[in-house]
Amino acid sequence: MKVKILDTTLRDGEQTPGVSLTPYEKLEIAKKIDELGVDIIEAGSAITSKGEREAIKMIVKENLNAEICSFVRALKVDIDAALECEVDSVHLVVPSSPIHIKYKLKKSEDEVLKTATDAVEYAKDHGLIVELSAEDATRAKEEFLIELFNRGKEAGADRCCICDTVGVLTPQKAERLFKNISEKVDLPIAVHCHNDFGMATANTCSAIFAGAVEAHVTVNGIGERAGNAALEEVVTALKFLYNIDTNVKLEKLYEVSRFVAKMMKLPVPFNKAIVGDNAFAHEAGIHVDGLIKNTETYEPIKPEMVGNRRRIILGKHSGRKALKYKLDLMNIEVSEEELNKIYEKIKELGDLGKYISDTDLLAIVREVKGSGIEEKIKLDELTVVSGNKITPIASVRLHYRGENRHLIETAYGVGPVDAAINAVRKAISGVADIKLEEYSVKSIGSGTDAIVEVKVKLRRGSEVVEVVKSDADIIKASVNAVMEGINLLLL
Ligand SMILES: CC(=O)SCCNC(=O)CCNC(=O)[C@H](O)C(C)(C)COP(=O)(O)OP(=O)(O)OC[C@H]1O[C@@H](n2cnc3c(N)ncnc32)[C@H](O)[C@@H]1OP(=O)(O)O
Ligand SMILES: CC(=O)C(=O)O
Repeated sequence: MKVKILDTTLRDGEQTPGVSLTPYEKLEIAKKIDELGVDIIEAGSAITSKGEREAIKMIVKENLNAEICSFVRALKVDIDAALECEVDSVHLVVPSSPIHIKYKLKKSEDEVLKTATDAVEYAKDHGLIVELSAEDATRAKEEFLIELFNRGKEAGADRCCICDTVGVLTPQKAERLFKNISEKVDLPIAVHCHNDFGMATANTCSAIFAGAVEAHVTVNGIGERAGNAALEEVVTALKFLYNIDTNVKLEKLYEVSRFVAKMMKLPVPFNKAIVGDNAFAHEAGIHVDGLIKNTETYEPIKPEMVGNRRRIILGKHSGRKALKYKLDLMNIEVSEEELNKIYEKIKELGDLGKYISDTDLLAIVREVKGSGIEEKIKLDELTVVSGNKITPIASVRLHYRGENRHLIETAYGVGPVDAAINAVRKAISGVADIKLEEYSVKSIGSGTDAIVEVKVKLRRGSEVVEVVKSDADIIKASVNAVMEGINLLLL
């Protein structure tokens, strides 16, 4: 049997402090998450605001494959708001620990049980699927949870959920708790874990192993405080470590991760499991040598399985085999002597604490080989006009040395950098199909005259290059980075 995935990126994920989405953004994310193959999308909490209801209504109207769910408190007003949005189901949350019952709700346990069953009955009477969720269940009394779920079942609840609201579960406690509850409650059980101690994925997997049949997750593990169990981690750990399947299309994980990161303006950490850019990146010479011989030596799964890719990074820890491999990928031929010289330079730069980008490597190769490799396209002229009464516009003149002709183009953009890069992309469009996949900028130092570091990722077919360029002028740094990347891809 496949484990169900409830994706709560649009509810608990959007509760990430500082994040809020427009209805249109929520709809776009819901469509992407649906394509991924999740079973249930918790699209939001209908009571939250007018915009939230508009978003949930738009998502419902899209007729996605997934069941569309709204978070509700055990309150008629919340359920009515969910009904107004015409969702399929409600995630009906009831505080269950003594601390929540006494201090937050200021009620007795009996009052909470009555409120919960009344709410379940009300939702069922109005045709909703009901997932009855115990908030802070991992600090609740087990007898209370069993009573809550069994009364909920009598009132018509379709499934129940144990929430580790403040992330205090351990895999051992999860195994015992979920086994115990599933023996005493005749409802499908879901698990909802938070990551306060970095245990959310492990706890979710343990709960599933012990009988839970549905996992609540968010893309990139975003959510309240330290976040929720990460979708990409849970589904891949279940598949590759527990041999348990879900309906999630694993090869789409990286793409969806980046889409959500962009929409939520929450960058994915480099070392994020599965979808981080370093998840399949290797610098250490011994590792790269092993990988060249057999990728299983240092990769538990192939990066393509999750839509990610392998990156070989050169630096202080590189070996000669890594260098040769990287040069082969870049179609650069070198003699044994040249290889050794390039290798020594890389070690020197590494000792100075420098990261060796693809363009740094190219510069070293040029230096070692003399004029052996030259730029195919050179920037001759760049003009950018921007202001408060003009749509930013840029013009470029490039010298295509390969055919000794000039490429001249103009383009608009949302800002001067966008306009300049659009003009370069337009100018080279007749030469090669090169896509700008990522662009990021960071300031080194403070002040309006600070140096900015621009990082771009460009793709031509299956070839990808990353270039980092710095300058005090953000437009120059951006265009130089794109030009260097284009030249690398035209080698
Ligand atoms: C663990 C979680 O992630 S829980 C989900 C958290 N999500 C959200 O909070 C969604 C966004 N929230 C909001 O927009 C607002 O808080 C609203 C619209 C839900 C409520 O706003 P307000 O009416 O101003 O209430 P406020 O947020 O100040 O207080 C929450 C109230 O809900 C009560 N409450 C909290 N959880 C529940 C519950 N599951 N069932 C019933 N009542 C609850 C609290 O006791 C408090 O009631 P009180 O005013 O009688 O003390
Ligand atoms: C319901 C929920 O989001 C929690 O208890 O963490």
